Amino acid sequence: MKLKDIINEIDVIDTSGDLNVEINNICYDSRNIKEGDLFVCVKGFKVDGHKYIDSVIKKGAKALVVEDEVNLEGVTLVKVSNSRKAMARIGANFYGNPTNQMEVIGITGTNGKTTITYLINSILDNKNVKSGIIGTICHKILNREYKANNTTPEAFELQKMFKEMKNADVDVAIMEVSSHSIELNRVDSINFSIGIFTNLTKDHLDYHEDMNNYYEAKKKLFFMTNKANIINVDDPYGKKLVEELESTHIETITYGIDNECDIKAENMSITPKGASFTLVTPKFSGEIKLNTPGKFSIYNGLAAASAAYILGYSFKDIKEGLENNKGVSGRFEKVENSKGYNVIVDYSHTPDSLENALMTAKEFSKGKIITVFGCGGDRDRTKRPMMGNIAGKLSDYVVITSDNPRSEEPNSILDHIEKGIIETNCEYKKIVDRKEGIREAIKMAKKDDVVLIAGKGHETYQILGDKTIDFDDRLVAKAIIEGEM
Ligand SMILES: CC(=O)N[C@H]1[C@@H](OP(=O)(O)OP(=O)(O)OC[C@H]2O[C@@H](n3ccc(=O)[nH]c3=O)[C@H](O)[C@@H]2O)O[C@H](CO)[C@@H](O)[C@@H]1O[C@H](C)C(=O)N[C@@H](C)C(=O)N[C@H](CCC(=O)O)C(=O)O
Ligand SMILES: Nc1ncnc2c1ncn2[C@@H]1O[C@H](COP(=O)(O)OP(=O)(O)OP(=O)(O)O)[C@@H](O)[C@H]1O
Ligand SMILES: N[C@H](CCC[C@H](N)C(=O)O)C(=O)O
Ligand SMILES: [Mg+2]
Repeated sequence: MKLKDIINEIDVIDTSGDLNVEINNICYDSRNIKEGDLFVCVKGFKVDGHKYIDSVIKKGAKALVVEDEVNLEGVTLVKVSNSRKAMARIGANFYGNPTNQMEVIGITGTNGKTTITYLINSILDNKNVKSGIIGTICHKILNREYKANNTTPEAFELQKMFKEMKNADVDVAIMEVSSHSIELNRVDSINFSIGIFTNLTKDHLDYHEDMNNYYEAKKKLFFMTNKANIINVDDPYGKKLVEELESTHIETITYGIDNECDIKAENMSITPKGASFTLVTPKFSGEIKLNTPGKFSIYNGLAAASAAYILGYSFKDIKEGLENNKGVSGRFEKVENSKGYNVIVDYSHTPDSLENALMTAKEFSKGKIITVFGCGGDRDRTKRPMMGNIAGKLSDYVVITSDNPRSEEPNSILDHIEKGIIETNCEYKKIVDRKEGIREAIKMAKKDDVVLIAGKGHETYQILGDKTIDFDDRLVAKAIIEGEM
């Protein structure tokens, strides 16, 4: 493709060299550059991509997108004010604007995004509608799975994936839209049909600094949609969002349980096995039985049902689709075992989700609640004592352990969490090795107790410094219970 077509509609400050040059591929990482590529220099949080100019030219880059003043012969230069913003348009141009040819549902909010993508996917599968998923667990096109390094990848990866979806005749792409991806322009050139807002609670304040910035980031998605916005009005930020969207011409569909809304749940009943409710919409209503417990599961069911409602599906389609879903990997997932313990692995890694998971466990536990959890390194530190406090208040015993310490000293993360638990009367232990932490919890468990292993859910690794080791809470717990570890 010619460079001039690739850079069509990006904000160009200046160019030099031949814009008719043929470009083989687009790339933003010098480690992946090949002969004939366009290289975009991104000023990152750790390094400045301009640093790699010499190296990419040696490897045969034909053109560069730069923010800095660069004087070079023999390559074409395109100067822009914001490389990340340019990348979004370049990606869409290079891959032929694939999102113009499918419905894209974007889901944002602190908790529930992954779960909702899979619930919508179940509804679509049930109707034999071809769909793709982009999100935390993996990226998926029909039945092909791709490793997810980020929940919402960079624009080039996103657009490439949409192109593959288009080639596979996918009709609906369902994607998690992280606040980082919005702020870092990864999703700028996606043609979203529907936006879903789940909730906004404390997380990622290392990046956004305060809740208002975090909200403002998420809000942008709802000004990028062309069909409808679906919003949880039981969440205070959701309510605020609905007010702010009043001036737009896009349809707003509200959902909830406690407040007046378009799509709601009534007659809720929650058991250890699941949650049932009456789905009430302006067009139809009826009973739905979800296979995961907790009030939060009903919110996720409502969000998915609202998306299907907008897409024109019937009550039967929605009911069958939601009821076919047997749960999402690492989300309140029971570790089946021969000893009869209730061991649950859950991806709660924020104060709100940990509280929800523990409240749900308490609803059906006939015994004690034993919680094992930690907090990620190089992530929001303010949530650590809050999570310690919540775990202490809602558990009978807590093991504070490691959850991807990354570059931080693991013991100091445990100390941060401890600050919040000390204020409660809960008995606890700090065990830095997660496997030993899980062993301690299981050793304490008696019949009818619930052991909640929180924070890592589907993850199959533990990040320690710059090393990543295999670690799957479900396999570790099972092996310990069965005496194999
Ligand atoms: C804060 C953040 O989002 N950082 C992302 C950002 O990294 P960065 O700015 O530090 O990049 P950098 O290392 O400074 O490099 C700058 C540029 O130089 C290039 N480079 C770098 C080294 C080299 O040898 N050659 C080279 O060309 C890089 O490719 C990049 O273009 O750009 C990188 C390249 O795309 C991303 O991988 C990286 O995500 C990191 C891994 C990350 O952890 N992000 C998290 C916080 C994130 O995005 N999370 C959200 C939400 C998660 C959730 O709660 O669900 C997500 O969507 O995943
Ligand atoms: N609607 C909800 N409200 C509050 N908590 C929820 C909700 N749905 C799920 N949770 C809790 O949050 C955890 C994470 O759920 P899920 O993975 O669906 O969220 P997510 O928004 O995709 O998270 P991430 O930002 O890490 O991608 C679950 O394991 C559960 O404990
Ligand atoms: N994808 C999110 C959640 C990670 C969950 C937890 N296991 C951690 O590593 O902090 C993040 O990168 O912030
Ligand atoms: Mg997710």
